[in-house]
Amino acid sequence: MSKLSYVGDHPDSPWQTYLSQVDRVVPYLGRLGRWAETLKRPKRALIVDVPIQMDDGSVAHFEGYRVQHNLSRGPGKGGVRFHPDVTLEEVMALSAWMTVKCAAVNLPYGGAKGGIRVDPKGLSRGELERMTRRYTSEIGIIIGPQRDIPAPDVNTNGQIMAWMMDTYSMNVGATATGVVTGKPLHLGGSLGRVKATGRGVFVTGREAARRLGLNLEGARVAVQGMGNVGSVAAELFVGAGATLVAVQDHTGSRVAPAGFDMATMMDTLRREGGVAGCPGGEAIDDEAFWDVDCDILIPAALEGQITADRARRIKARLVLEGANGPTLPEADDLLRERNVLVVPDVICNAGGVTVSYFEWVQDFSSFFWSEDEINLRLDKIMVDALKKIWDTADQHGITLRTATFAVACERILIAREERGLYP
Ligand SMILES: NC(=O)C1=CN([C@@H]2O[C@H](COP(=O)(O)OP(=O)(O)OC[C@H]3O[C@@H](n4cnc5c(N)ncnc54)[C@H](OP(=O)(O)O)[C@@H]3O)[C@@H](O)[C@H]2O)C=CC1
Ligand SMILES: O=C(O)CCC(=O)C(=O)O
Repeated sequence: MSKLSYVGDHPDSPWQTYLSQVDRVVPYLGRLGRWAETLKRPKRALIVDVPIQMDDGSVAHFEGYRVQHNLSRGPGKGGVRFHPDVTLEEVMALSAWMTVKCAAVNLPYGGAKGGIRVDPKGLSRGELERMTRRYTSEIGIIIGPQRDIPAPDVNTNGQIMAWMMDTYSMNVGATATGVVTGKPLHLGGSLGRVKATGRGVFVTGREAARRLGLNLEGARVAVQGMGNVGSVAAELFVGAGATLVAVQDHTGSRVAPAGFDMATMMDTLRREGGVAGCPGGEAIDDEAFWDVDCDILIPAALEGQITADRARRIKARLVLEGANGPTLPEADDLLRERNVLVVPDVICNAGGVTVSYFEWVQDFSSFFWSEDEINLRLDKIMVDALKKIWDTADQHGITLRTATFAVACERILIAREERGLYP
């Protein structure tokens, strides 16, 4: 098939990484392989101009995107990222991983993702709100509770979701809580959503560690990206007896072979917005983070962090992909050769979208569940999904990543085939 005219050729781009992951699963799709091309192109990609008035009276323009990769199994689902490096191609890859992720845990969703190319840390609260509202209004032509449901991702949170829900609701003339998930509790949010992605990372990590014979008690954990996903996963591992021995974010990298005190770490993050000033341990070069002695490594920042060079140096036995797309394909192969087990993003970080699904269901029924109920259901969905993926990996002698794609793509392409082509 011809290459899409609007994508580049950079071999390490998230979209090329995704395409190579699809190529690897095709041999395991049997007759459904004839539909594989449908996975290699987004269904719909919207680019919007987001002009806002800045506090100083000037007008600034930001580039925004919403991509719906595949809607065969249901409405689009996926977060919104505010980051200066966001591109259409990155959002395409993130939306495609959402398609695979939702199918991997068998949620009735397709995959979507959105983003604005902006450094939100440079905006005032008023500017952030105006930008969020204008973006929501612009993508309002394709989102909706039955069409495509955004949620938080990097640099977005419950407040941003509240503004998105309000803007969409004002535009359609009715309160539509189901248009976004990850909302504050008073606006139809769900208990457990804030911690759900990190919790899912912990649950899949716990199961993988058990199968590896790796005791969590005393296991050494290193985390890149102490944001929503990374910090919650770290807290849960420490709660299970593990030791947090290394952390990294934009403010720096620190190691503490005897372990960081988790309460102090969380307090530092709240007060200073980064790990650099955390007492205990010592600062190291950012690159030295990848050489740290640890048992479990959790990349929970951005794509493309585990390069071939870093894959050769990683000491962990287990890599838990909290982030989307953190490992490049060549690095994936090297980790496999080195017997490092990778639990891939498309199952490892699926806890967030799973509880988003619970939130969406609760909004429609206006009946809200207890946190225990949510965590129990999340645990069961993640454990059952991982078991099916593990069995598939064992059956074919393939990685957990290719096995997750095999399980998910079969579901997606059966739906595709059964719906048929229109007209
Ligand atoms: N939120 C969710 O529910 C879900 C998120 N994910 C994925 O998890 C990852 C993290 O998301 P989330 O925790 O929500 O985002 P946050 O914005 O809460 O946190 C991101 C973290 O990554 C750090 N970071 C960013 N760039 C770098 C870098 N180049 N090197 C080191 N650290 C970096 C940030 O540090 P700093 O603040 O210093 O920039 C911050 O600590 C993303 O890949 C996201 O797509 C996946 C599933 C669901
Ligand atoms: O909660 C959601 O709907 C999506 C979360 C997300 O963006 C992701 O899993 O990458």
